[in-house]
Amino acid sequence: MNRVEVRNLQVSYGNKTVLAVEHASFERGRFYGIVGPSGAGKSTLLRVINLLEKPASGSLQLFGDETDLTSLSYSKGLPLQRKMGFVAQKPSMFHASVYENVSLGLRYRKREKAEIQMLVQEALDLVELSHLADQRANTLSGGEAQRIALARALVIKPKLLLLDEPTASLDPYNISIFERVIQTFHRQTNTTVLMITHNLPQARRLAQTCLFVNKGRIVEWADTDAFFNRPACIELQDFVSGRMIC
Ligand SMILES: Nc1ncnc2c1ncn2[C@@H]1O[C@H](COP(=O)(O)OP(=O)(O)OP(=O)(O)O)[C@@H](O)[C@H]1O
Repeated sequence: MNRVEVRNLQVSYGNKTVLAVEHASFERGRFYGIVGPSGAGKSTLLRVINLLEKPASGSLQLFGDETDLTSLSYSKGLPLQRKMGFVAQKPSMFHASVYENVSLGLRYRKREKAEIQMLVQEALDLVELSHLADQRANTLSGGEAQRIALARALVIKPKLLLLDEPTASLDPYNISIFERVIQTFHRQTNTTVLMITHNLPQARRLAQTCLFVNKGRIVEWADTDAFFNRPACIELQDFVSGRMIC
């Protein structure tokens, strides 16, 4: 019950299997970094966990009962999806104010107006953008929009936070704010975080455990220090040393 687990996960396009994970288990409250070459299957793994994509086979346990992902209906998936926050590489904003964008998940959950106001204010303070509450979201800079996307994911207090290269297109200033916010949030809550990143120093800074995904498989999994300083498999040695370039 105290973990997120996937079993017998397989995703294929045509006759190409892009993800095959026999078993992966993520502890409550732990911060995981997911790294690997381009096209390895990292985003596919997060999309399947976030129920954005149906695998050919596989089950998910999300701090509770195990669910068969192949037969999951919309109504059974909704309560699971509501335990998760997701931030993608590029923020997609609704044509509305920043406040309305951040409050959307809370309104779906039918929270009281006063509670919504309090939680949105808290989330905007966390990303240091409360002064933009009334601004139209489509007028934000890229860095601001990504911090608002983070506020929108955190405001619902997710049990599982999924981050897919969230700082890939940010400048150093916004990267440092983004990292500080997720670190603070992670420290203050018992949230499990899965973060894909191509920025290896970032994985070292933030993650407690790292996973190396290559050719659709999780090929190595270790505490961050051992992962980078004592990688066991040759592919990971090549990857962390920069010898693996694709
Ligand atoms: N809808 C799709 N149809 C066909 N192939 C797909 C589809 N989605 C993903 N793929 C393929 O699946 C493989 C894994 O993609 P995925 O996006 O998970 O990789 P990734 O490790 O996240 O890569 P990157 O680091 O470049 O984002 C890639 O070869 C990709 O081309």
